Amino acid sequence: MSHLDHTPSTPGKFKIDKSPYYSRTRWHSSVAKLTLWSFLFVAIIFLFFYRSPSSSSNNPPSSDPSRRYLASATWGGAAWEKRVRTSARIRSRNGFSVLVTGAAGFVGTHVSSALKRRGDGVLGIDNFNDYYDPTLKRARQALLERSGVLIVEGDINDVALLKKLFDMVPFTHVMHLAAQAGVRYAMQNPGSYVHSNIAGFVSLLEVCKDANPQPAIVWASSSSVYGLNTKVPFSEKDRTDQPASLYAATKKAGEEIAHTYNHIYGLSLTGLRFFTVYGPWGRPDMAYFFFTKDILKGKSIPIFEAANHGTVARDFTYIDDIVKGCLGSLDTAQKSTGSGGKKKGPAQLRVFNLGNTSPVPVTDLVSILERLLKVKAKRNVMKLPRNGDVPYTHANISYAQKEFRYKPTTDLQTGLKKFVRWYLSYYGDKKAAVR
Ligand SMILES: O=C(O)[C@H]1O[C@H](OP(=O)(O)OP(=O)(O)OC[C@H]2O[C@@H](n3ccc(=O)[nH]c3=O)[C@H](O)[C@@H]2O)[C@H](O)[C@@H](O)[C@@H]1O
Repeated sequence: MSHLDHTPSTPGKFKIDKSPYYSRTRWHSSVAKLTLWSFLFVAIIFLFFYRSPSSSSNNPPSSDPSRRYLASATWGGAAWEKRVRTSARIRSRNGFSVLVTGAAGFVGTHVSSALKRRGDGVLGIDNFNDYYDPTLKRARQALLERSGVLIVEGDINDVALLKKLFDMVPFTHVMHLAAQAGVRYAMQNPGSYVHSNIAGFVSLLEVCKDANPQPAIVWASSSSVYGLNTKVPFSEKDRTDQPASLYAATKKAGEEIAHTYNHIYGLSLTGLRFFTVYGPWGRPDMAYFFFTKDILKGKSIPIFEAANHGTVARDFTYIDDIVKGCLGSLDTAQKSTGSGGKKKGPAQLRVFNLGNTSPVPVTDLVSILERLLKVKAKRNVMKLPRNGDVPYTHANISYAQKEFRYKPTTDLQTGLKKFVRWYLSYYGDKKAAVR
């Protein structure tokens, strides 16, 4: 047996003299094994990405640690299509067919349910990420399912899925509420804000502009776009070029992106600047929610104060008032003017403040919770950290008032009472509520 017999065809990469025990048989079997394993590896990767039409893009890019989806969702098939169509079917005269993104979210659930109640067709989409407890999102999903609203599990970055939905249903409107929310979390996980609030919004608009008919779009911006603005109350005409957090910056970017798609493609777009929305089925990352939990637990709560012991206050807005604002916006949204990616004429472009118009100091919010819960809070007053928070918000709502008679009717005391009642019933009892 010559040395050459053991030498592979790419000399220099395999040095036989360093492997004296290497026999021809072992070499051949290793090559065979290597080929087999390589084939299996490629096959597994292939299966992973192409197993279902959605799985390729439902899952986040691995470079984005933010998106912690619990399962790779699947969609498609005759039964699934039937459920989609049934959910989106209009049941009232002149009703809409609305795609609600972020339907398992706080505002998304309430808006979907209100639309369904009045006879509109509603289809939800949500990626059920675990930014906060996904069991709460699943409970909201179950609630909606009981009223006939299906939530498709998927990400708004999944263009193939969105296209499929538009192929099946000629949506008249999109209520776009899917977003990475939260002001302070943006410092921990900036990528998730870019992923959902910018890339996701663009994916959605790309599909909407190609749709025929193009839907009218109403979407959630934020009061945070006013950033360091000091002129109060905040009016839509005030400057919004000084965001104090990346969250605010991505919402502001959304407003500019909306302008572009309106300008180029004739999409009808309405942005809603929500002011600190609260209520039953709310978001556990928000202060009123985790203050309730921590007060019941006997844990101290951090209460921020502005410079020189200044008051930090919010124009807290009750969820039912926000729902009225969302429906008013949908009802007054004009049709998009383009079709199949081509603009045919100028289209509507609006931005509304949806607030309560009566800011309340955070210390008063805590006092109301103490009375409702009948527990004294352990207050830990501290300087407002430099984490994106602004000291004060106050909405001027005259534009929404003029356009669709927007008029909030729930004060903080009344709204928190409803929240606490829900909180205690949802978590069973006080003991379960603090776990
Ligand atoms: O209005 C909005 O657009 C925004 O409202 C809320 O943001 P924020 O007003 O900061 O609501 P919370 O996080 O619930 O904070 C409420 C108040 O409690 C204060 N706070 C918060 C957390 C804390 O530990 N202590 C504390 O005093 C905050 O400074 C703020 O004044 C939402 O979280 C955002 O998603 C939304 O876009």
